[in-house]
Amino acid sequence: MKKVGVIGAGTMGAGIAQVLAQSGYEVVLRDVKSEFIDKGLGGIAKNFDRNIQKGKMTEDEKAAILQRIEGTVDIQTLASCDIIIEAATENMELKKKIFTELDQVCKGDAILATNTSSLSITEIASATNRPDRVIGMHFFNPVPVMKLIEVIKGLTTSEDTKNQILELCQKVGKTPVEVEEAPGFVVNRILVPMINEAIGILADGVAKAEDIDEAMKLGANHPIGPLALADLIGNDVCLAIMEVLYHEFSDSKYRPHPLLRKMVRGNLLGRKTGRGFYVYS
Ligand SMILES: CC(=O)CC(=O)SCCNC(=O)CCNC(=O)[C@H](O)C(C)(C)COP(=O)(O)OP(=O)(O)OC[C@H]1O[C@@H](n2cnc3c(N)ncnc32)[C@H](O)[C@@H]1OP(=O)(O)O
Ligand SMILES: NC(=O)C1=CN([C@@H]2O[C@H](COP(=O)(O)OP(=O)(O)OC[C@H]3O[C@@H](n4cnc5c(N)ncnc54)[C@H](O)[C@@H]3O)[C@@H](O)[C@H]2O)C=CC1
Repeated sequence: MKKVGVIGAGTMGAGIAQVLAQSGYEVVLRDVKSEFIDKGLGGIAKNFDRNIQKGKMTEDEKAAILQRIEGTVDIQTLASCDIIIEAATENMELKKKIFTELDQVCKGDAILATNTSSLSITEIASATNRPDRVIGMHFFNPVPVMKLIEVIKGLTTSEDTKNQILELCQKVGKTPVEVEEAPGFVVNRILVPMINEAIGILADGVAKAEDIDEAMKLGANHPIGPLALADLIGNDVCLAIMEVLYHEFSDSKYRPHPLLRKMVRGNLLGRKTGRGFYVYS
């Protein structure tokens, strides 16, 4: 069985590492500080404890799965991996730097996938000497729950790379949808402007946050409202996606709302910082 590396132990990287390990893969989870890895692994253990309480998992199973995840701050540890999934901060310059490093460290035939929410796969691939083996593998939050993976080919991605990633999607129990490269792909081009609009409605004083969310739950059958969803995704991630849509399309309809910008400046990022549109204990 293939060994998979995950870059970034945040909201998404931890979830991706969890589903890979649960599906039997050996996983190397890399972040820049060991405290970030500990936080990611702690979150996974908490998810398993919930499953144990519900009688869906045993302590032995939890221990066996956690043992398959090796946390590290050393990028060289990824040299033994066959596929690497990058889930670091949504920033093109950072991702290019990471992909250049990965290209140098990883096996020649290893696939380098990115979980980017909106950025160009072709541009990320251009930072490597293996643009045919770079691809988008876009998971959804929370990763253990959400079934979809958008599989995004860049201009240079090979069919073989795509087929190997489609196979990995099936092996981790997810449903892939193939998407051509475009800003925000499919889901985020629809979902994140909707969140941005909800923030505008809040800023205009049309309704309270709770009522905006209640309206969309009861009136559009969404599982959670758009402001609660912004807090789940992270307001920094939402802003980064809106910026990509706005700049790539040069269309004012994608203008990030100033309140979203203000929230990010105030570190009101949502669940991950304990406060966003709502407060979390
Ligand atoms: C930004 C991007 O690039 C792309 C994106 O990801 S966009 C965001 C996409 N995600 C969404 O739209 C999520 C919308 N929200 C939902 O679907 C639901 O609110 C939810 C699944 C998150 C929670 O569901 P809920 O019914 O309100 O809560 P709850 O009953 O506690 O949870 C349902 C199940 O999910 C699990 N779950 C909830 N949150 C979880 C988490 N963070 N991690 C792992 N499991 C979780 C629960 O353990 C529970 O599992 P069981 O059914 O096995 O008991
Ligand atoms: N939050 C969400 O709902 C979703 C996010 N995404 C995408 O996933 C990626 C990660 O997002 P989140 O997990 O939300 O972010 P996050 O902020 O929770 O975690 C990012 C992690 O990357 C780490 N990191 C930064 N530079 C690194 C490097 N050089 N090497 C290793 N780790 C590094 C950070 O320390 C942090 O722990 C982004 O590209 C984002 O757009 C995709 C789907 C959903």
